[in-house]
Amino acid sequence: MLKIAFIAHDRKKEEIVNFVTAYENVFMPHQLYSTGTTGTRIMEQTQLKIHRFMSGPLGGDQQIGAMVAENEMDLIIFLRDPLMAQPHEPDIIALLRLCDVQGIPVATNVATAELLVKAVERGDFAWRELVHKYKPGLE
Ligand SMILES: O=C(CO)COP(=O)(O)O
Repeated sequence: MLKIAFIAHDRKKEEIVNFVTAYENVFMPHQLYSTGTTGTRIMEQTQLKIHRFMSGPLGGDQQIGAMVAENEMDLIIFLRDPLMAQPHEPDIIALLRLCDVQGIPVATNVATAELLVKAVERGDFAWRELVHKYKPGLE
């Protein structure tokens, strides 16, 4: 079971809901996380159970970043709005930086997200189960 996070800015919410709905069966067996509003929107439209953190501007990106820092998150789909400034831009940059620190795959547009989902479907990330299993100091 992988730990997967969904995040989308407001003008990308519809896109992420449609995307996750299309691949609902792929995401179903995994442990899912999201920022507040994104998770609510996805759960309204699907049968998926998602652990929702705070809304992005209130710290949700940072909460997901904390999991990344601990190497706890396996994959992130983060549909950013490239055409609108966000009040919590520093948090967004920090999350993406931590993904690079840990080498965590993060898709910032649907084309990349699609490739990552295919990889999940094929079991390409199955080795990540070992990270969770043998992580020192965490259950
Ligand atoms: O702002 C966000 C990510 O930076 C997303 O937050 P919401 O899912 O709460 O809208």
